Amino acid sequence: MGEVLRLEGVVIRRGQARLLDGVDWTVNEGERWVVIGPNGAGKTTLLQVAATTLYPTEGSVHVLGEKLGETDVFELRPRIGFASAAVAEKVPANETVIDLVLTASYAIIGRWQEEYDSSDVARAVELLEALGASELVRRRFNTLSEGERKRVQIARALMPDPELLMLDEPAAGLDLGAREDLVTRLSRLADEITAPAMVLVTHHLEEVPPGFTHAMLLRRGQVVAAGKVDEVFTGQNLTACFGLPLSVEKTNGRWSARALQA
Ligand SMILES: Nc1ncnc2c1ncn2[C@@H]1O[C@H](COP(=O)(O)OP(=O)(O)OP(=O)(O)O)[C@@H](O)[C@H]1O
Repeated sequence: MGEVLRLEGVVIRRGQARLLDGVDWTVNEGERWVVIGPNGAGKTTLLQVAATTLYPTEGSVHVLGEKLGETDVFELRPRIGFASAAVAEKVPANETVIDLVLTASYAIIGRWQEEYDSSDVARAVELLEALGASELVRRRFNTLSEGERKRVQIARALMPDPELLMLDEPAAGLDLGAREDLVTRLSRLADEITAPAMVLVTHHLEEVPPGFTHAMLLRRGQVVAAGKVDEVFTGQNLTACFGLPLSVEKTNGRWSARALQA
C-alpha cells in the first residue's frame, strides 16, 4: 500500500515551547486515522504540518511522495483536502456555498475570475448532495448554521478529489442529531474504497466514525500511542493521554470513554 504521509522526528519549536516534540507517523493509502488528545496537545499543529502550511523546526516530512522544503507546496496543496475552523474563518462575507466548493479546485478561498466548466459545477453539486446539503447551494456561507457549515466544508475538502483528506474537529459545535448525522456520513465515506486516506482530529471518542482504522493519541506534542484503533483505544492509553483514570467501551462499532470513579 502506498505511503501518503511520513513524519520523522518532527519538532515544531516556538520560543522555549515544543508544540510537536519528536513525532514519527506514517499514513498509508486506504487508512482512516483519528488523532485524539487534550487541549493544547498539538493536534492542529500536526495537521498544519501535514497540510504543508507549517514547516518543521527539526525532522522531515513527506507528503504524497514529496519532501517538504524540496517541493513546490502550491502544486501539492490541491492534492490535499482540508477542513477546519481556521479555513472557515477566511471565507469572505458574501461567498456562496457553490463558489466556496468550486474554488477548492484551485486551493483558494474567495471566487475571483477563475473559469469553471459545467463538469466542475456538476461535481460540486453532487458532493453537496452526498453530504445532505443540496438545498444550500445558492445560500451565503456566513448565513449557515454550524452543522450546515461543517457539511459544506467537507464537500469543499473533497472537491479536488484529494489523495489525503484532513478534518480538524468536524463535529465541534454540533448538536446531538447533527453530530450523529455527520458521524454516519463520515463512516460511509470511510467505507468507500475509492475515498482518500483520511485524518480526523477530535476530542471525543464518541465522534469516531465506525470504519476508522487507526488512531494516534497525542499529549504535550508527543505520541502516547499510535496504530490500529482497537489496540490504541484502551483505558490504559487514554488514561496516559488525558492524565486522568478513564475507562473505554466499544458498542456496535462506536467508542465511548468516561472517568473511573475513585
Ligand atoms: N506561536 C506560538 N507560540 C507558542 N505557543 C504556541 C504557538 N502557537 C501555538 N502554541 C501552543 O501550542 C500548543 C498546541 O496547539 P494546538 O492548537 O496544536 O493544540 P490542539 O491539540 O489542537 O489544541 P485544542 O484541542 O485546544 O484545539 C498550545 O499549547 C498552544 O498554546
